[in-house]
Amino acid sequence: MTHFTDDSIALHTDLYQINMTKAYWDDDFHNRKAVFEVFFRKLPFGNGYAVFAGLERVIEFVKNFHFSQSDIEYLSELGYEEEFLNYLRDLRFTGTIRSMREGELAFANEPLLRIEAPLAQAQLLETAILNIVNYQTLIATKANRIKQVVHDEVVMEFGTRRAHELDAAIWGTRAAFIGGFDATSNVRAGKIFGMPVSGTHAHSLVQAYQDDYTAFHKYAESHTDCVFLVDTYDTLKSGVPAAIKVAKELGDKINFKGIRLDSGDMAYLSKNARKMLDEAGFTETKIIASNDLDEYTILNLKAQGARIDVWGVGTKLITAYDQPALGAVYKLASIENEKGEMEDSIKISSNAEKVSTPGLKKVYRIINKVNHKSEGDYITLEHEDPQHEDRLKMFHPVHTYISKFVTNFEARELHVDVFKNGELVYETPSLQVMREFVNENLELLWDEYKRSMNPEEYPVDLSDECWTNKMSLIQKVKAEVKERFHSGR
Ligand SMILES: Nc1ncnc2c1ncn2[C@@H]1O[C@H](COP(=O)(O)OP(=O)(O)OP(=O)(O)O)[C@@H](O)[C@H]1O
Ligand SMILES: O=P(O)(O)OC[C@H]1O[C@H](OP(=O)(O)OP(=O)(O)O)[C@H](O)[C@@H]1O
Ligand SMILES: O=C(O)c1cccnc1
Repeated sequence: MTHFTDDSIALHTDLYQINMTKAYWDDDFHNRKAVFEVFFRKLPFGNGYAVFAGLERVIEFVKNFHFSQSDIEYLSELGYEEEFLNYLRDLRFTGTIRSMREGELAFANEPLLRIEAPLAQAQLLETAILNIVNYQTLIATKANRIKQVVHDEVVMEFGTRRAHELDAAIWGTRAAFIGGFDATSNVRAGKIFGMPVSGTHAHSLVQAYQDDYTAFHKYAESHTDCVFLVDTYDTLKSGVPAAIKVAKELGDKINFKGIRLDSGDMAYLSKNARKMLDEAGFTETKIIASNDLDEYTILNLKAQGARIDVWGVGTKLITAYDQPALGAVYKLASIENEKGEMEDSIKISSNAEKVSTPGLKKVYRIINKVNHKSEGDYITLEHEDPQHEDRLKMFHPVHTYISKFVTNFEARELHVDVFKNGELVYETPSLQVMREFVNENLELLWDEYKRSMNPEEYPVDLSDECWTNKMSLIQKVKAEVKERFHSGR
């Protein structure tokens, strides 16, 4: 068996993308202009919004998109002919991408990214773009749900050991930081992304020294800012007293930052540990909790009056435990016909909510200038400009009788230019800016859309023109299918 070095990631795609590309190329169809959009149909975790993430890695992927020599050799082994491989060898992205910025709040059925490119190029990017955006957006959203419960307390990402392999740990913790987490235990993520790293110690330290006191003392001799894990043998009878003893003996030298609880009844244990720490004079020492936490357990612990100051969350965040996938899709919205004109394209479904919206589109957030709250998102065709209208009719795209008129608004476009004719024109902001952007965006939302349970459905509406275009295309396609059926074609 030949082993190829992994010197490009262009083959990080499904085989069918290459097979479709081959068919387009054989037919000289591959350079037809095409527009694809990325969107999801259902918000994850029953949340009222998603936090968009992943653009930085999409940019890296698209910028470096090419088939290396070993990729070409491998494809040759799979049986693709030389002339087609020569075409792939020279292929680079020459198209245009517009996208939401990372940290933008996204809703169902609105374009997160828009890819305009020669058909074959756009097709070959689908799998990787979905792979990146689905995962990072999912984790950023889960992280934000947890952050909403934690509020101003610190929440640390502990998930690497339980993540689905190396990449998921790294890009997941980055997404968690965008969603509102404060630090990660993953040192490589700290190095790559400049994220704050932070950590305590494991049970193995205490097991290795065989008792709490010796372990904490040894640790404290070589560290300041100590956090001691107190639950290895008995939290209240051994762990907490040993931590207090070491802190008293070594005083300011160790800066006794906290204790960590990792098992047992964390409401009961945290209240009692707090009392013991306070009585010993360590009123500033924090209590950190970890062990299968998520937004539900944290909320419940808070309701029980648990005295926890810092939360460590791993497995349930990094694996998106309660909903392991976001279902964003990549759909063709428009394609060039043989006359060189763009023709809108639609994917029909018997479920009205699943019918795609055709055409080259833009998406705006309609912000009420009086109360500075969002009235909803508004999808238009490319040439429309709602900013210059005095009054907008916003209506539900399926239940059209649900409608309202909006005046005195700002229409904020949600997409920015990322690539223009193959050229990268977007500068990725820092992760800190992305985190702040999430909070600025949340300010625009009424609380009804933000609650973690049964939130109200945020409006994502189509402009009149966009809706009419969709309806007429549905009629046209249906008529054509009927005609073809009757004529036996
Ligand atoms: N007071 C509490 N109220 C609700 N949930 C709690 C409370 N205390 C702990 N939990 C959660 O209950 C679960 C208990 O986990 P588990 O059954 O593994 O017990 P454990 O005490 O952690 O034992 P182990 O030593 O095996 O980890 C964890 O998810 C933890 O976060
Ligand atoms: O529970 P999570 O949300 O996934 O958080 C990460 C977990 O990883 C560690 O446990 P582990 O048993 O792997 O090692 P340790 O307790 O010995 O450090 C840590 O103590 C947490 O319990
Ligand atoms: O630093 C910690 O306490 C930590 C790190 C990873 C996993 N669990 C805990």
